[in-house]
Amino acid sequence: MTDQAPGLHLRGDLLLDGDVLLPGLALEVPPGAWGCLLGPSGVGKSTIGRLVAGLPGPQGLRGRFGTSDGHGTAGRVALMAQEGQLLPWASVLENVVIGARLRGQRPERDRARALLADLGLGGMERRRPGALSGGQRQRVALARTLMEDAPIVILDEPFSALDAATRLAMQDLAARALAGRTVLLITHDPLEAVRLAHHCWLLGQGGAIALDLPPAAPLRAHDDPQTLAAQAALLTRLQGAAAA
Ligand SMILES: Nc1ncnc2c1ncn2[C@@H]1O[C@H](COP(=O)(O)OP(=O)(O)OP(=O)(O)O)[C@@H](O)[C@H]1O
Repeated sequence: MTDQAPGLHLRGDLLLDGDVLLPGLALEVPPGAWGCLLGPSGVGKSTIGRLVAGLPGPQGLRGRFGTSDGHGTAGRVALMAQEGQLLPWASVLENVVIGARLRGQRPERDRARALLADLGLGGMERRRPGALSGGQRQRVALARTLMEDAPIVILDEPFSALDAATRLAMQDLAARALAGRTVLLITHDPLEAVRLAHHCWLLGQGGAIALDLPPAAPLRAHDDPQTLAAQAALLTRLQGAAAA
């Protein structure tokens, strides 16, 4: 990483096409921590991700958004979007190094190969995305995001297509690979949130509610009694949010 990871703060009303989508947000992710967003489908999680990533679109903020070092986010964010957005005509390897190619830099293909091997995709470098399973495509998108070596990383449902065991393994790998980065994780999986997050918010019509997490620091063991209790409590909160 070429840059110290700054913290993120976002306060105010999230707008979509000028209308309030989520009022009164108060999100703060300290430097090097993982902040996690949970909430019902369509509530606005990806919209926040796109806002933080600085993408063009209908999203906006009536309030303040910035970094703890005051340098802003431009050029410092890597986003793994929900759809993965792989180039269908490019090989797995070329998809992973596309960021460097687009910037006119020399692609680090050996590093990309090593990353793909770590993600269980060794031997698939020459395949096209269309010849991969959904879970394999998701891991290619994760490899591409990790290749960016950005201080701020947004992961939008990064492991949703994976089987339970692979999901745990990829959470472990992501926690290791992104140590020291400031990460915004969007997920529907309460166990994932409890394992990985330092701070967690439940988004709903009324805004963002901060959720309790076990006192032990992440990465938390999936079978730790405190992890399991927090997962169950979170699930109950999500049930309540869905019924509201
Ligand atoms: N490009 C867009 N133009 C207009 N509205 C949009 C656009 N993208 C998303 N929306 C709307 O914004 C709202 C929030 O969408 P968003 O994708 O942020 O939800 P989400 O919480 O991430 O949902 P999910 O869990 O299903 O991914 C939804 O009502 C959606 O229809």
